[in-house]
Amino acid sequence: MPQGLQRTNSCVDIDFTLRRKFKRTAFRPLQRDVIVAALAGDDVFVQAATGFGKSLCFQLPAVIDHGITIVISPLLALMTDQVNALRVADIAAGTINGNTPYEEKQRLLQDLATGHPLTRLLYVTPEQCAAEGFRKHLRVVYEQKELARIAVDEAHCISEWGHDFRPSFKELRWFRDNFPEVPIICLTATATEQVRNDCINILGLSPTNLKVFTMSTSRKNLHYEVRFKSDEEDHFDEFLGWLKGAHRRRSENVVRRAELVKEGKRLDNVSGIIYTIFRQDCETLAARLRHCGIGAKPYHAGLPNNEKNETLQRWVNNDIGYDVIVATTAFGMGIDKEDVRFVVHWQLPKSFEGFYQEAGRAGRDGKASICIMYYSREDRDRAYNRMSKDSKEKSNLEARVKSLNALVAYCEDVETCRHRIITKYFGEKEIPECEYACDWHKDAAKLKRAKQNGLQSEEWVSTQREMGRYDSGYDGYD
Ligand SMILES: Nc1ncnc2c1ncn2[C@@H]1O[C@H](COP(=O)(O)OP(=O)(O)OP(=O)(O)O)[C@@H](O)[C@H]1O
Repeated sequence: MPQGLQRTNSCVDIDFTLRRKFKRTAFRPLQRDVIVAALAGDDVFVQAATGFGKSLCFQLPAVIDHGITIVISPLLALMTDQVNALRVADIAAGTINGNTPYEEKQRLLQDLATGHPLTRLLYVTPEQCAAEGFRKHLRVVYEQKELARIAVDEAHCISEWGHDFRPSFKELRWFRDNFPEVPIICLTATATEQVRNDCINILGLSPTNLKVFTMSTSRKNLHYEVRFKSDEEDHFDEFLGWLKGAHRRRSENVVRRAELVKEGKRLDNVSGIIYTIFRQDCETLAARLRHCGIGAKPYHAGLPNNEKNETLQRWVNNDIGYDVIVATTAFGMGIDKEDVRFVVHWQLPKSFEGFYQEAGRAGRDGKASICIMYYSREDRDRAYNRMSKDSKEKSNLEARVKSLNALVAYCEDVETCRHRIITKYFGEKEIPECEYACDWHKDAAKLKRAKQNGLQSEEWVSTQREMGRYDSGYDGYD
Protein backbone atom coordinates (compact mmCIF):
# COMPACT_ATOMS: atom_id res chain seq x y z
CA MET A 1 0.00 0.00 0.00
CA PRO A 2 1.44 3.43 -0.86
CA GLN A 3 2.82 4.95 2.31
CA GLY A 4 0.25 7.06 4.01
CA LEU A 5 -2.71 5.73 2.05
CA GLN A 6 -5.34 5.18 4.65
CA ARG A 7 -7.54 2.27 3.85
CA THR A 8 -10.87 2.66 5.59
CA ASN A 9 -11.16 -0.31 7.88
CA SER A 10 -14.81 -0.47 7.04
CA CYS A 11 -15.66 -4.14 7.13
CA VAL A 12 -18.53 -3.18 9.39
CA ASP A 13 -19.86 -0.99 6.59
CA ILE A 14 -20.03 -3.56 3.88
CA ASP A 15 -23.58 -4.76 4.59
CA PHE A 16 -24.75 -1.19 4.70
CA THR A 17 -23.01 -0.39 1.41
CA LEU A 18 -24.44 -3.52 -0.18
CA ARG A 19 -27.95 -2.41 0.69
CA ARG A 20 -27.58 1.31 0.16
CA LYS A 21 -25.50 1.42 -3.01
CA PHE A 22 -26.04 -1.93 -4.64
CA LYS A 23 -29.63 -2.50 -3.53
CA ARG A 24 -28.95 -6.11 -2.57
CA THR A 25 -30.12 -7.63 0.68
CA ALA A 26 -27.45 -10.30 1.26
CA PHE A 27 -24.10 -11.48 -0.02
CA ARG A 28 -23.86 -14.69 -1.96
CA PRO A 29 -21.68 -17.35 -0.31
CA LEU A 30 -18.01 -16.28 -0.22
CA GLN A 31 -18.62 -12.84 -1.73
CA ARG A 32 -18.15 -11.36 1.72
CA ASP A 33 -14.84 -13.21 2.28
CA VAL A 34 -13.49 -11.98 -1.04
CA ILE A 35 -14.50 -8.41 -0.26
CA VAL A 36 -13.00 -8.53 3.23
CA ALA A 37 -9.70 -9.82 1.80
CA ALA A 38 -9.69 -7.05 -0.80
CA LEU A 39 -10.43 -4.41 1.81
CA ALA A 40 -7.58 -5.74 3.95
CA GLY A 41 -5.23 -4.84 1.09
CA ASP A 42 -4.39 -8.39 0.04
CA ASP A 43 -3.87 -9.47 -3.54
CA VAL A 44 -6.86 -11.61 -4.47
CA PHE A 45 -7.47 -14.24 -7.10
CA VAL A 46 -11.12 -15.19 -7.62
CA GLN A 47 -12.31 -18.06 -9.72
CA ALA A 48 -16.05 -18.54 -9.57
CA ALA A 49 -18.83 -19.86 -11.73
CA THR A 50 -20.54 -17.78 -14.39
CA GLY A 51 -23.17 -15.55 -12.77
CA PHE A 52 -21.57 -15.82 -9.30
CA GLY A 53 -21.40 -12.05 -8.91
CA LYS A 54 -17.68 -11.43 -9.36
CA SER A 55 -18.09 -7.76 -10.30
CA LEU A 56 -19.39 -6.89 -6.85
CA CYS A 57 -16.11 -8.24 -5.40
CA PHE A 58 -14.22 -5.22 -6.75
CA GLN A 59 -17.06 -2.71 -7.07
CA LEU A 60 -18.02 -2.74 -3.42
CA PRO A 61 -14.45 -2.27 -2.11
CA ALA A 62 -14.03 0.52 -4.66
CA VAL A 63 -16.98 2.34 -3.14
CA ILE A 64 -15.72 1.87 0.42
CA ASP A 65 -12.01 2.49 -0.08
CA HIS A 66 -10.32 5.82 -0.48
CA GLY A 67 -9.02 6.46 -4.02
CA ILE A 68 -9.70 5.11 -7.47
CA THR A 69 -9.94 1.51 -8.70
CA ILE A 70 -8.74 0.79 -12.23
CA VAL A 71 -10.71 -2.05 -13.79
CA ILE A 72 -9.13 -3.77 -16.76
CA SER A 73 -11.52 -5.64 -19.02
CA PRO A 74 -11.29 -6.93 -22.58
CA LEU A 75 -15.00 -6.45 -23.26
CA LEU A 76 -16.20 -3.06 -24.45
CA ALA A 77 -19.90 -3.88 -24.15
CA LEU A 78 -19.46 -5.16 -20.61
CA MET A 79 -17.55 -2.04 -19.54
CA THR A 80 -20.30 0.21 -20.86
CA ASP A 81 -23.03 -1.85 -19.18
CA GLN A 82 -21.28 -1.84 -15.83
CA VAL A 83 -20.46 1.87 -15.97
CA ASN A 84 -24.10 2.68 -16.79
CA ALA A 85 -25.37 0.51 -13.95
CA LEU A 86 -22.91 2.10 -11.48
CA ARG A 87 -23.92 5.59 -12.54
CA VAL A 88 -27.57 4.74 -11.98
CA ALA A 89 -26.54 3.81 -8.43
CA ASP A 90 -24.86 7.22 -8.16
CA ILE A 91 -21.34 5.78 -8.13
CA ALA A 92 -18.79 7.85 -10.06
CA ALA A 93 -17.64 5.47 -12.80
CA GLY A 94 -16.25 5.92 -16.29
CA THR A 95 -14.62 4.08 -19.14
CA ILE A 96 -11.83 4.93 -21.54
CA ASN A 97 -11.74 2.71 -24.59
CA GLY A 98 -11.78 2.94 -28.36
CA ASN A 99 -15.47 3.93 -28.36
CA THR A 100 -15.28 6.65 -25.70
CA PRO A 101 -16.27 10.08 -27.09
CA TYR A 102 -13.39 12.59 -27.13
CA GLU A 103 -14.92 14.96 -24.54
CA GLU A 104 -15.66 12.14 -22.10
CA LYS A 105 -12.11 10.81 -22.45
CA GLN A 106 -10.65 14.29 -21.81
CA ARG A 107 -12.90 14.73 -18.79
CA LEU A 108 -11.73 11.44 -17.27
CA LEU A 109 -8.05 12.13 -18.03
CA GLN A 110 -8.27 15.58 -16.46
CA ASP A 111 -9.86 14.01 -13.41
CA LEU A 112 -6.84 11.66 -13.15
CA ALA A 113 -4.41 14.54 -13.75
CA THR A 114 -5.60 16.27 -10.58
CA GLY A 115 -4.07 13.39 -8.63
CA HIS A 116 -7.22 13.25 -6.52
CA PRO A 117 -9.78 11.79 -8.92
CA LEU A 118 -13.47 11.93 -8.14
CA THR A 119 -13.98 8.83 -10.27
CA ARG A 120 -14.18 5.70 -8.08
CA LEU A 121 -14.07 3.05 -10.81
CA LEU A 122 -12.38 3.58 -14.16
CA TYR A 123 -12.83 0.80 -16.72
CA VAL A 124 -10.09 0.51 -19.34
CA THR A 125 -8.80 -1.93 -21.91
CA PRO A 126 -5.37 -3.53 -21.43
CA GLU A 127 -4.22 -1.65 -24.53
CA GLN A 128 -5.10 1.65 -22.85
CA CYS A 129 -2.94 0.67 -19.88
CA ALA A 130 0.06 0.35 -22.18
CA ALA A 131 -0.27 3.92 -23.50
CA GLU A 132 2.44 6.17 -22.04
CA GLY A 133 0.09 9.17 -21.70
CA PHE A 134 -2.29 7.14 -19.57
CA ARG A 135 0.52 5.69 -17.47
CA LYS A 136 1.77 9.20 -16.75
CA HIS A 137 -1.63 10.11 -15.29
CA LEU A 138 -1.67 6.95 -13.20
CA ARG A 139 1.74 7.83 -11.76
CA VAL A 140 0.37 11.16 -10.61
CA VAL A 141 -2.56 9.45 -8.90
CA TYR A 142 -0.24 6.90 -7.31
CA GLU A 143 2.09 9.58 -5.99
CA GLN A 144 -0.90 11.25 -4.36
CA LYS A 145 -1.65 7.86 -2.74
CA GLU A 146 -5.00 7.71 -4.45
CA LEU A 147 -4.57 4.51 -6.47
CA ALA A 148 -6.66 2.11 -4.41
CA ARG A 149 -6.67 -1.10 -6.38
CA ILE A 150 -6.21 -2.73 -9.78
CA ALA A 151 -8.96 -5.16 -10.83
CA VAL A 152 -8.27 -7.49 -13.74
CA ASP A 153 -11.53 -8.93 -15.03
CA GLU A 154 -11.59 -11.98 -17.34
CA ALA A 155 -8.10 -12.66 -16.05
CA HIS A 156 -7.76 -15.91 -18.02
CA CYS A 157 -6.91 -13.70 -21.03
CA ILE A 158 -3.44 -13.33 -19.47
CA SER A 159 -2.50 -16.94 -20.06
CA GLU A 160 -1.49 -18.53 -23.31
CA TRP A 161 -3.30 -21.55 -21.91
CA GLY A 162 -6.50 -19.52 -21.60
CA HIS A 163 -9.08 -19.77 -24.35
CA ASP A 164 -9.11 -16.03 -25.05
CA PHE A 165 -5.42 -15.23 -24.74
CA ARG A 166 -4.71 -11.55 -25.37
CA PRO A 167 -0.99 -10.64 -25.53
CA SER A 168 -1.76 -7.13 -24.19
CA PHE A 169 -2.83 -8.68 -20.87
CA LYS A 170 0.76 -9.79 -20.26
CA GLU A 171 1.79 -6.14 -20.16
CA LEU A 172 -0.30 -5.68 -17.03
CA ARG A 173 2.74 -6.79 -15.05
CA TRP A 174 3.66 -3.10 -15.35
CA PHE A 175 1.29 -2.31 -12.47
CA ARG A 176 3.11 -4.49 -9.94
CA ASP A 177 6.53 -3.35 -11.17
CA ASN A 178 5.62 0.32 -10.86
CA PHE A 179 3.10 0.38 -8.01
CA PRO A 180 4.30 -2.52 -5.86
CA GLU A 181 2.05 -1.76 -2.89
CA VAL A 182 -1.20 -1.33 -4.79
CA PRO A 183 -3.28 -4.48 -4.35
CA ILE A 184 -4.46 -6.42 -7.38
CA ILE A 185 -7.63 -8.46 -7.61
CA CYS A 186 -8.11 -10.71 -10.60
CA LEU A 187 -11.24 -12.57 -11.53
CA THR A 188 -12.30 -15.25 -13.96
CA ALA A 189 -14.92 -17.93 -14.43
CA THR A 190 -12.69 -20.22 -16.42
CA ALA A 191 -9.24 -21.16 -15.23
CA THR A 192 -7.53 -24.49 -15.22
CA GLU A 193 -4.67 -24.83 -12.73
CA GLN A 194 -2.17 -23.85 -15.41
CA VAL A 195 -4.13 -20.68 -16.24
CA ARG A 196 -4.43 -19.81 -12.54
CA ASN A 197 -0.67 -20.14 -12.03
CA ASP A 198 0.00 -18.05 -15.10
CA CYS A 199 -2.26 -15.26 -13.82
CA ILE A 200 -0.52 -15.25 -10.45
CA ASN A 201 3.01 -15.33 -11.88
CA ILE A 202 2.53 -12.95 -14.78
CA LEU A 203 0.77 -10.30 -12.72
CA GLY A 204 3.36 -10.75 -9.96
CA LEU A 205 0.79 -11.34 -7.23
CA SER A 206 2.37 -11.40 -3.81
CA PRO A 207 3.17 -14.94 -2.62
CA THR A 208 2.82 -13.83 1.01
CA ASN A 209 -0.20 -11.58 0.72
CA LEU A 210 -2.30 -13.49 -1.74
CA LYS A 211 -5.77 -14.86 -1.03
CA VAL A 212 -6.96 -17.40 -3.59
CA PHE A 213 -10.68 -18.15 -3.81
CA THR A 214 -11.61 -20.97 -6.14
CA MET A 215 -15.28 -21.75 -6.12
CA SER A 216 -16.86 -24.61 -7.99
CA THR A 217 -17.65 -23.99 -11.63
CA SER A 218 -20.76 -26.10 -11.15
CA ARG A 219 -24.11 -24.48 -11.95
CA LYS A 220 -26.70 -26.71 -10.33
CA ASN A 221 -29.70 -25.01 -11.92
CA LEU A 222 -28.45 -25.66 -15.45
CA HIS A 223 -29.57 -28.81 -17.22
CA TYR A 224 -26.90 -29.87 -19.74
CA GLU A 225 -27.81 -31.94 -22.73
CA VAL A 226 -26.09 -33.09 -25.95
CA ARG A 227 -28.25 -33.80 -28.99
CA PHE A 228 -26.69 -35.82 -31.75
CA LYS A 229 -27.07 -34.98 -35.40
CA SER A 230 -25.46 -35.51 -38.77
CA ASP A 231 -25.15 -33.53 -41.98
CA GLU A 232 -27.84 -35.73 -43.49
CA GLU A 233 -30.52 -34.30 -41.23
CA ASP A 234 -31.65 -30.77 -40.52
CA HIS A 235 -32.20 -30.39 -36.77
CA PHE A 236 -34.38 -27.31 -37.17
CA ASP A 237 -37.70 -29.17 -36.86
CA GLU A 238 -36.54 -31.05 -33.79
CA PHE A 239 -35.54 -27.80 -32.10
CA LEU A 240 -38.71 -25.99 -33.12
CA GLY A 241 -40.81 -28.87 -31.76
CA TRP A 242 -38.95 -28.64 -28.46
CA LEU A 243 -39.43 -24.87 -28.18
CA LYS A 244 -43.10 -24.99 -29.10
CA GLY A 245 -43.49 -27.79 -26.54
CA ALA A 246 -42.02 -25.47 -23.90
CA HIS A 247 -44.56 -22.78 -24.84
CA ARG A 248 -47.38 -25.31 -24.71
CA ARG A 249 -46.35 -26.63 -21.30
CA ARG A 250 -46.40 -23.10 -19.92
CA SER A 251 -49.91 -22.47 -21.14
CA GLU A 252 -51.25 -25.91 -20.12
CA ASN A 253 -49.96 -25.61 -16.57
CA VAL A 254 -52.87 -23.81 -14.90
CA VAL A 255 -50.88 -22.54 -11.92
CA ARG A 256 -47.97 -21.33 -14.04
CA ARG A 257 -50.31 -19.74 -16.52
CA ALA A 258 -52.11 -17.79 -13.78
CA GLU A 259 -48.74 -16.65 -12.35
CA LEU A 260 -47.55 -15.43 -15.73
CA VAL A 261 -50.78 -13.61 -16.46
CA LYS A 262 -50.66 -11.97 -13.02
CA GLU A 263 -47.08 -10.81 -13.63
CA GLY A 264 -48.13 -9.45 -17.04
CA LYS A 265 -45.84 -11.90 -18.85
CA ARG A 266 -46.45 -13.53 -22.22
CA LEU A 267 -46.91 -17.31 -22.37
CA ASP A 268 -44.63 -17.57 -25.38
CA ASN A 269 -41.84 -15.46 -23.91
CA VAL A 270 -39.28 -18.17 -23.26
CA SER A 271 -36.10 -16.13 -23.45
CA GLY A 272 -33.10 -17.80 -25.03
CA ILE A 273 -29.89 -17.59 -27.01
CA ILE A 274 -28.85 -19.77 -29.93
CA TYR A 275 -25.15 -19.65 -30.74
CA THR A 276 -24.01 -20.29 -34.30
CA ILE A 277 -20.54 -20.08 -35.81
CA PHE A 278 -21.29 -18.08 -38.94
CA ARG A 279 -22.92 -14.72 -39.42
CA GLN A 280 -24.95 -16.01 -42.34
CA ASP A 281 -26.43 -18.76 -40.14
CA CYS A 282 -27.57 -16.14 -37.61
CA GLU A 283 -29.59 -14.39 -40.28
CA THR A 284 -31.09 -17.48 -41.90
CA LEU A 285 -31.88 -19.30 -38.68
CA ALA A 286 -33.53 -16.22 -37.13
CA ALA A 287 -35.58 -15.76 -40.32
CA ARG A 288 -36.67 -19.41 -40.30
CA LEU A 289 -37.73 -19.16 -36.69
CA ARG A 290 -39.67 -15.96 -37.35
CA HIS A 291 -41.38 -17.67 -40.26
CA CYS A 292 -42.56 -20.32 -37.80
CA GLY A 293 -43.92 -17.78 -35.33
CA ILE A 294 -40.93 -17.46 -32.98
CA GLY A 295 -39.74 -13.94 -32.10
CA ALA A 296 -36.09 -14.35 -33.12
CA LYS A 297 -33.44 -11.78 -34.07
CA PRO A 298 -29.87 -12.11 -35.34
CA TYR A 299 -26.89 -10.59 -33.54
CA HIS A 300 -23.36 -10.58 -34.95
CA ALA A 301 -20.41 -8.27 -35.41
CA GLY A 302 -21.37 -7.49 -39.01
CA LEU A 303 -24.59 -5.69 -38.01
CA PRO A 304 -24.65 -1.92 -37.50
CA ASN A 305 -24.16 -0.84 -33.87
CA ASN A 306 -27.60 0.78 -33.58
CA GLU A 307 -29.28 -2.43 -34.74
CA LYS A 308 -27.27 -4.52 -32.28
CA ASN A 309 -28.02 -2.15 -29.41
CA GLU A 310 -31.73 -2.13 -30.20
CA THR A 311 -31.84 -5.92 -30.44
CA LEU A 312 -30.04 -6.30 -27.12
CA GLN A 313 -32.22 -3.73 -25.37
CA ARG A 314 -35.51 -5.13 -26.64
CA TRP A 315 -34.45 -8.67 -25.81
CA VAL A 316 -33.53 -7.57 -22.27
CA ASN A 317 -36.99 -5.93 -22.00
CA ASN A 318 -38.71 -9.13 -23.20
CA ASP A 319 -40.42 -7.22 -26.02
CA ILE A 320 -42.62 -9.08 -28.48
CA GLY A 321 -40.54 -10.37 -31.38
CA TYR A 322 -37.33 -10.42 -29.29
CA ASP A 323 -37.56 -13.70 -27.38
CA VAL A 324 -34.64 -15.51 -28.98
CA ILE A 325 -31.29 -14.09 -30.03
CA VAL A 326 -29.44 -16.03 -32.71
CA ALA A 327 -25.87 -14.95 -32.21
CA THR A 328 -22.25 -15.56 -32.97
CA THR A 329 -19.75 -15.35 -30.13
CA ALA A 330 -19.91 -11.54 -30.63
CA PHE A 331 -22.70 -11.97 -28.07
CA GLY A 332 -20.89 -13.65 -25.27
CA MET A 333 -19.10 -13.02 -22.03
CA GLY A 334 -20.71 -10.49 -19.79
CA ILE A 335 -24.30 -10.73 -21.05
CA ASP A 336 -26.25 -10.52 -17.82
CA LYS A 337 -29.98 -11.06 -18.41
CA GLU A 338 -31.37 -12.93 -15.49
CA ASP A 339 -34.22 -14.93 -17.04
CA VAL A 340 -32.52 -16.63 -20.01
CA ARG A 341 -34.22 -20.04 -19.94
CA PHE A 342 -32.19 -21.76 -22.66
CA VAL A 343 -28.86 -21.55 -24.43
CA VAL A 344 -28.42 -23.66 -27.55
CA HIS A 345 -25.20 -24.34 -29.41
CA TRP A 346 -26.31 -24.92 -32.99
CA GLN A 347 -22.85 -26.21 -33.85
CA LEU A 348 -19.80 -27.20 -31.85
CA PRO A 349 -18.10 -24.05 -30.48
CA LYS A 350 -14.35 -23.66 -30.68
CA SER A 351 -13.35 -24.19 -27.07
CA PHE A 352 -14.49 -25.85 -23.87
CA GLU A 353 -14.23 -22.58 -21.96
CA GLY A 354 -16.21 -20.73 -24.64
CA PHE A 355 -18.95 -23.34 -24.35
CA TYR A 356 -19.03 -23.01 -20.55
CA GLN A 357 -19.09 -19.20 -20.70
CA GLU A 358 -21.85 -19.10 -23.28
CA ALA A 359 -23.94 -21.76 -21.55
CA GLY A 360 -23.44 -19.68 -18.39
CA ARG A 361 -25.68 -16.93 -19.80
CA ALA A 362 -28.62 -19.20 -18.86
CA GLY A 363 -30.40 -19.21 -15.50
CA ARG A 364 -28.63 -16.31 -13.83
CA ASP A 365 -31.69 -15.87 -11.60
CA GLY A 366 -30.95 -19.34 -10.17
CA LYS A 367 -34.03 -20.90 -11.76
CA ALA A 368 -33.89 -24.10 -13.82
CA SER A 369 -32.68 -23.52 -17.38
CA ILE A 370 -31.40 -25.74 -20.16
CA CYS A 371 -28.19 -25.78 -22.19
CA ILE A 372 -28.40 -27.84 -25.36
CA MET A 373 -25.46 -28.69 -27.57
CA TYR A 374 -26.11 -30.02 -31.07
CA TYR A 375 -23.14 -32.17 -31.99
CA SER A 376 -22.15 -33.96 -35.17
CA ARG A 377 -18.89 -35.58 -36.18
CA GLU A 378 -18.90 -33.55 -39.36
CA ASP A 379 -19.04 -30.36 -37.26
CA ARG A 380 -16.24 -31.72 -35.13
CA ASP A 381 -14.00 -32.16 -38.18
CA ARG A 382 -14.91 -28.72 -39.46
CA ALA A 383 -13.97 -27.22 -36.08
CA TYR A 384 -10.49 -28.79 -36.23
CA ASN A 385 -10.20 -27.72 -39.84
CA ARG A 386 -10.98 -24.08 -39.03
CA MET A 387 -8.55 -24.13 -36.16
CA SER A 388 -5.69 -25.32 -38.33
CA LYS A 389 -6.50 -22.71 -40.99
CA ASP A 390 -6.93 -19.81 -38.62
CA SER A 391 -3.74 -17.86 -39.25
CA LYS A 392 -4.77 -15.06 -36.83
CA GLU A 393 -4.43 -17.25 -33.79
CA LYS A 394 -1.30 -19.32 -34.11
CA SER A 395 0.07 -18.21 -30.75
CA ASN A 396 -1.56 -20.77 -28.50
CA LEU A 397 -2.53 -23.51 -30.91
CA GLU A 398 -1.59 -26.31 -28.53
CA ALA A 399 -3.87 -24.95 -25.81
CA ARG A 400 -6.71 -24.45 -28.23
CA VAL A 401 -6.45 -27.97 -29.60
CA LYS A 402 -6.46 -29.34 -26.05
CA SER A 403 -9.58 -27.36 -25.23
CA LEU A 404 -11.40 -28.48 -28.38
CA ASN A 405 -10.39 -32.08 -27.68
CA ALA A 406 -11.99 -31.78 -24.25
CA LEU A 407 -15.17 -30.36 -25.73
CA VAL A 408 -15.39 -33.19 -28.28
CA ALA A 409 -14.87 -35.69 -25.46
CA TYR A 410 -17.71 -33.99 -23.54
CA CYS A 411 -20.03 -34.46 -26.52
CA GLU A 412 -18.98 -38.04 -27.26
CA ASP A 413 -19.22 -39.12 -23.61
CA VAL A 414 -22.39 -41.03 -22.78
CA GLU A 415 -21.05 -42.59 -19.56
CA THR A 416 -20.62 -39.59 -17.26
CA CYS A 417 -22.59 -36.80 -15.64
CA ARG A 418 -22.17 -33.60 -17.69
CA HIS A 419 -21.66 -31.50 -14.57
CA ARG A 420 -18.86 -33.84 -13.55
CA ILE A 421 -17.13 -33.52 -16.94
CA ILE A 422 -17.20 -29.74 -16.63
CA THR A 423 -15.90 -29.51 -13.08
CA LYS A 424 -13.22 -32.10 -13.81
CA TYR A 425 -12.01 -30.07 -16.78
CA PHE A 426 -11.48 -27.13 -14.45
CA GLY A 427 -9.51 -29.33 -12.06
CA GLU A 428 -12.12 -29.87 -9.36
CA LYS A 429 -11.89 -33.08 -7.37
CA GLU A 430 -15.31 -33.06 -5.76
CA ILE A 431 -18.22 -34.72 -7.52
CA PRO A 432 -20.81 -31.99 -8.13
CA GLU A 433 -24.45 -32.45 -7.22
CA CYS A 434 -26.68 -33.25 -10.16
CA GLU A 435 -30.30 -34.00 -9.49
CA TYR A 436 -31.26 -35.27 -12.91
CA ALA A 437 -29.88 -32.03 -14.34
CA CYS A 438 -28.13 -33.66 -17.28
CA ASP A 439 -29.06 -36.08 -20.04
CA TRP A 440 -26.92 -38.87 -18.55
CA HIS A 441 -28.50 -38.68 -15.11
CA LYS A 442 -31.94 -38.38 -16.61
CA ASP A 443 -31.77 -41.46 -18.80
CA ALA A 444 -28.36 -42.99 -19.56
CA ALA A 445 -29.75 -45.77 -21.77
CA LYS A 446 -31.70 -43.31 -23.90
CA LEU A 447 -28.61 -41.15 -24.25
CA LYS A 448 -26.57 -44.09 -25.55
CA ARG A 449 -29.27 -44.99 -28.05
CA ALA A 450 -29.50 -41.38 -29.21
CA LYS A 451 -25.77 -41.33 -29.87
CA GLN A 452 -25.88 -44.61 -31.74
CA ASN A 453 -28.75 -43.48 -33.93
CA GLY A 454 -27.90 -39.83 -34.30
CA LEU A 455 -24.23 -39.71 -35.26
CA GLN A 456 -22.63 -40.77 -38.48
CA SER A 457 -20.07 -43.46 -37.84
CA GLU A 458 -16.40 -42.53 -37.92
CA GLU A 459 -16.02 -44.71 -41.03
CA TRP A 460 -18.79 -42.85 -42.88
CA VAL A 461 -17.27 -39.47 -42.04
CA SER A 462 -13.79 -40.44 -43.18
CA THR A 463 -15.09 -41.99 -46.42
CA GLN A 464 -16.99 -38.81 -47.24
CA ARG A 465 -13.89 -36.78 -46.51
CA GLU A 466 -11.76 -38.96 -48.78
CA MET A 467 -14.34 -38.66 -51.54
CA GLY A 468 -14.31 -34.88 -51.11
CA ARG A 469 -18.03 -34.91 -50.34
CA TYR A 470 -17.98 -32.26 -47.69
CA ASP A 471 -16.10 -29.04 -47.45
CA SER A 472 -15.46 -27.03 -44.33
CA GLY A 473 -18.08 -24.37 -45.11
CA TYR A 474 -15.82 -21.87 -43.37
CA ASP A 475 -16.50 -18.21 -44.02
CA GLY A 476 -14.89 -16.51 -41.06
CA TYR A 477 -15.50 -16.18 -37.32
CA ASP A 478 -16.63 -13.18 -35.44
N1 LIG B 1 -25.27 -10.53 -3.45
C1 LIG B 1 -26.02 -10.49 -4.54
N2 LIG B 1 -27.38 -10.58 -4.44
C2 LIG B 1 -28.15 -10.56 -5.54
N3 LIG B 1 -27.69 -10.43 -6.79
C3 LIG B 1 -26.36 -10.33 -6.96
C4 LIG B 1 -25.46 -10.35 -5.84
N4 LIG B 1 -24.20 -10.25 -6.33
C5 LIG B 1 -24.30 -10.14 -7.68
N5 LIG B 1 -25.58 -10.19 -8.06
C6 LIG B 1 -26.12 -10.15 -9.43
O1 LIG B 1 -25.72 -11.33 -10.10
C7 LIG B 1 -25.58 -11.08 -11.49
C8 LIG B 1 -24.27 -11.66 -11.99
O2 LIG B 1 -23.20 -10.87 -11.49
P1 LIG B 1 -21.89 -10.63 -12.37
O3 LIG B 1 -22.25 -10.09 -13.71
O4 LIG B 1 -20.93 -9.89 -11.53
O5 LIG B 1 -21.45 -12.14 -12.55
P2 LIG B 1 -20.07 -12.75 -12.95
O6 LIG B 1 -19.61 -13.58 -11.81
O7 LIG B 1 -19.15 -11.68 -13.46
O8 LIG B 1 -20.54 -13.72 -14.12
P3 LIG B 1 -19.91 -14.01 -15.58
O9 LIG B 1 -18.53 -14.57 -15.37
O10 LIG B 1 -20.85 -15.05 -16.11
O11 LIG B 1 -19.97 -12.74 -16.35
C9 LIG B 1 -25.69 -9.55 -11.66
O12 LIG B 1 -26.98 -9.25 -12.14
C10 LIG B 1 -25.49 -9.03 -10.26
O13 LIG B 1 -26.15 -7.80 -10.05
